[in-house]
Amino acid sequence: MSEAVLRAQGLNLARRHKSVLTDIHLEVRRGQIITLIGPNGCGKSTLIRVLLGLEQADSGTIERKSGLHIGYMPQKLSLDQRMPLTVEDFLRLTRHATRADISYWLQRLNIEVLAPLSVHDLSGGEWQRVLLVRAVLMKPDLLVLDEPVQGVDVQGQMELYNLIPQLRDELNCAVLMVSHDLHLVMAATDEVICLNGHVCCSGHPDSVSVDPAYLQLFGARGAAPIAHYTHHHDHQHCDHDHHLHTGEQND
Ligand SMILES: Nc1ncnc2c1ncn2[C@@H]1O[C@H](COP(=O)(O)OP(=O)(O)OP(=O)(O)O)[C@@H](O)[C@H]1O
Repeated sequence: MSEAVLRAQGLNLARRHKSVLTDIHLEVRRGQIITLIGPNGCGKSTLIRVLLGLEQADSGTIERKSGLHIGYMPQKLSLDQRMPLTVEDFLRLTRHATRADISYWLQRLNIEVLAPLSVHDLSGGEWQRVLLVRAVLMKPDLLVLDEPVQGVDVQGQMELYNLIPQLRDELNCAVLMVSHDLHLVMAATDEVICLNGHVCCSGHPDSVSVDPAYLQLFGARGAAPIAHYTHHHDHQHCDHDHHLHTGEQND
């Protein structure tokens, strides 16, 4: 079994007399992709911030691998509008990031054209990708992505989720991410933790998607596999991309 990069036990946190996190146990191992899922306000971002040490839990313990490098893509990062800053300059602020690394990752994420643009002129989806580049530039052991696809169009969402297992392999890291939609992330995750202040259920996405606790939380919408598409490749392509066995869309 691969090494644990992060282990949390018995985390509790209350804000203004309201319990936000209750008895959370969680372990993240190198090579694993874990997705936190749950409705608005269920504590996902708070848990992430506690795990990263940005907020303090009231009780419980967190063990991090010694020398752990974390690449964090926050849900929001607003910059002072008055500060002129290109994408490249912004990425240069990442500790230890070389020009070569920046150029490599901009190309790898297909956004090299954004390098000279002002960070203030980017669309929501472009900004998300820049934040992802910033996170991977940390050469992380643990990549933490808080709603990585928000503001990204549907095609871009699938591309980003397809990219995450590739990044995990290339960086040999663990991935902990937050998502609202289990079906979108099903193919890109090994384990799902369904949160509603406490852990309602957890496990392989296939088992969580039929777990009564998950269905109670997400209702009929959660049960419908809206965007989970498994491609059964039952044809071959020839020179002219003509299907020898038809009946499926192009791929
Ligand atoms: N500083 C604070 N003071 C009071 N309440 C807080 C504070 N921080 C968070 N909360 C509350 O804790 C709960 C969890 O918030 P959190 O942002 O972690 O939820 P989330 O699951 O990430 O939500 P979303 O899906 O909408 O991003 C919310 O009800 C929020 O109002």
